[in-house]
Amino acid sequence: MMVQKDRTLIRFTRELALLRYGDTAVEQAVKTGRTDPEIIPRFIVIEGPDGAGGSTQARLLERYLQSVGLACECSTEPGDGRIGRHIRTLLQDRKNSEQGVAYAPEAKAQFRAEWGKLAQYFAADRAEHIWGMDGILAKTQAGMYCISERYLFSSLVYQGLSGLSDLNLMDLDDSGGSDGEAGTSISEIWELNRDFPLPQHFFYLDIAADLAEQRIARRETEEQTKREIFEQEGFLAQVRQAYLAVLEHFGRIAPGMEIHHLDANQSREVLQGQILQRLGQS
Ligand SMILES: Nc1ncnc2c1ncn2[C@@H]1O[C@H](COP(=O)(O)OP(=O)(O)O)[C@@H](O)[C@H]1O
Ligand SMILES: Cc1cn([C@H]2C[C@H](O)[C@@H](COP(=O)(O)OP(=O)(O)O)O2)c(=O)[nH]c1=O
Repeated sequence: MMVQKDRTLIRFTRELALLRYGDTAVEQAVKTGRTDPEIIPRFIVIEGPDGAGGSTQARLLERYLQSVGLACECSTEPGDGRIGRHIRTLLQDRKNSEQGVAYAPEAKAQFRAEWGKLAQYFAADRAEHIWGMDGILAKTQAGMYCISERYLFSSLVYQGLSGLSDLNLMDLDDSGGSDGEAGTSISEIWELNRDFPLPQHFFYLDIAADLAEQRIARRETEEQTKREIFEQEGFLAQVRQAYLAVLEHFGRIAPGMEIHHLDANQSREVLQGQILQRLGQS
């Protein structure tokens, strides 16, 4: 299992390094005179491994910006439209919460069947989120601040990483037979996501997998939340490594996007203070 996990991470990092974004940047520069991908002003994205505190900070930031009189709205990916709700069902559908990620057999079968399509689903949900009637583009153009919990960086990380065997679907009987199947390749995921504009600010909340696991476990009992499929300590350790590669990549290709790499192992208040400071709000 460990060898398989290492290989997945190596494949991920290599594929990311091989992305031929440079060629496209040249094409874009010829067409538009710009080398930087499109940036949406006032669009703020918060991400990190599950349990880092992204939802908490997004809500605190929304409340703060509203309290100082700025129009601001928070949204999530996956969203609450039809596709987003379907994705949630795939990630969440569990039999019971006491035994780790224990899927009901029908849910597991459905997850396996739709596994290869997750990256497309997320991209379709994202298109609605950005370009939909009441989407991020319309709102930011009207002067609003928009905070999104997760964006395309999550697709590169989570779908780029996850072969089925990286995930513990291990209440296994298991006749499914597709363990070891790789997820969509990074270059395919990139193709699906390359036309999306980038946020002005990308906050990455960094957290070690064991701490993230502790927070997820606490949330599960205290807030009665359901644990989702990716919320497993072993997988989250890979997620963190993959995020670091993704941050490095975007730091190179998208100088117009402000990337803020913050330590999530601090109190909610301290972290919020750092976010406000980076936004010039303190
Ligand atoms: N800075 C923090 N320190 C300790 N616990 C936190 C912190 N931020 C969030 N939490 C708690 O950790 C759990 C996960 O936080 P949440 O915001 O849901 O994370 P995410 O959206 O990144 O998965 C929640 O129970 C939340 O109350
Ligand atoms: C946006 C996005 C999320 N995800 C995953 C990450 C999360 O495990 C899950 C749901 O996100 P989220 O609700 O943000 O989880 P949490 O609040 O616990 O951090 O969806 C992807 O796999 N790909 C994507 O493109």
